[in-house]
Amino acid sequence: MSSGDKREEEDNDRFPDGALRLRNPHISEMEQDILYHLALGSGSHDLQEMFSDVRFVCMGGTPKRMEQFAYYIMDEIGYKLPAGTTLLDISFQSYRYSMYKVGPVLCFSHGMGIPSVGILLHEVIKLMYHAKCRDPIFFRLGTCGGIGIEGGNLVISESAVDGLLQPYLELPVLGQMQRRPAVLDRQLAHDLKNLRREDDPFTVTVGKTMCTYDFYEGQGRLDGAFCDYTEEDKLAFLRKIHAENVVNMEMESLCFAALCHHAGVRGAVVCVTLLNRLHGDQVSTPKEVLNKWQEYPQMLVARYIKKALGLPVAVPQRSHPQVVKCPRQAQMVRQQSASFE
Ligand SMILES: O=P(O)(O)O[C@@H]1C[C@H](O)[C@@H](CO)O1
Ligand SMILES: O=c1cc[nH]c(=O)[nH]1
Repeated sequence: MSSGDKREEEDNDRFPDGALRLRNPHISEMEQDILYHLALGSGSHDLQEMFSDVRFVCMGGTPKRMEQFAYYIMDEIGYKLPAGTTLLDISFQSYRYSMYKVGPVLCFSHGMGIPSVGILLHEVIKLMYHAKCRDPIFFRLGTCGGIGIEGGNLVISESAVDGLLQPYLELPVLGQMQRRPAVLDRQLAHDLKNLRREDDPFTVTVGKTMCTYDFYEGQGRLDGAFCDYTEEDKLAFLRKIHAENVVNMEMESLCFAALCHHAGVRGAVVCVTLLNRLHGDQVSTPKEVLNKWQEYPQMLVARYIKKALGLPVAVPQRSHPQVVKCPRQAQMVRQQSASFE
């Protein structure tokens, strides 16, 4: 599809003010829509009042990473929590995903793998629709295995493929295989790449991402509980996909790309490599170093958000206060939304 066709399709996916149209006629006919895994609902919460100012949706595997990102982006955009309040996990009652709102930025953990990120994306896309958010941009801030790239460097996905190099998400629906193209926004990928600075401790590569259904055999590792192939078989496969411009492997990009594209949402996947898979399988780098590396995708995405908000892009500062889970969800979100200048 040409970029012109894509733009036309996106225009049909939005109302003139940029709010998302939903490609599901049933939702508007329902009395209320329960976003079960977020512990939110269109009947129980005023989603427009709580979330209509959201412009950026950032997600990654673990609750801790996304909590840290929430505090980091708070510092970066100069967002102030009201006196006496703390950042809350808005979805704490779901015990599934975590969710933090920092002014125009919504942060989620998505767990591991396509089923987990897929359920989250359905509910977040519906949340954007109910809240009438305008032109939201989605980011996945992840970790991955590099192919020919050493640990501690960034990969921005230009597109995603499955373990057979197929560029679409397959899902059996009503007994038929449904295919959705895993397309990512190339302009967004290149804008992000251009935010790398000379003094950054990481390189940034734009390339294809292989998204697998498993971390061990699915990614050709020799160190799972089972393995029926040799090291030579593994290396031959990794070299073959590298020759096809696959530069990393992870477990969510295919679904993220397919659902963002189908919803008409601009999306980017920025992952830090934890190792170079051409050199091994085990993630043996010390935890403190891995934690530092996980901040790299956040640095790039924070720069993008700051630039989009018209803020000067300065050297990032970090602080990690304690998160307190608070039951007064809607009231706190309202207060937090109101305090962003
Ligand atoms: O965002 P994360 O770090 O969870 O992404 C990758 C893919 C899998 O979810 C997980 C495997 O360790 O890491
Ligand atoms: O090798 C890796 C590292 C992180 N995440 C993956 O899916 N694979």
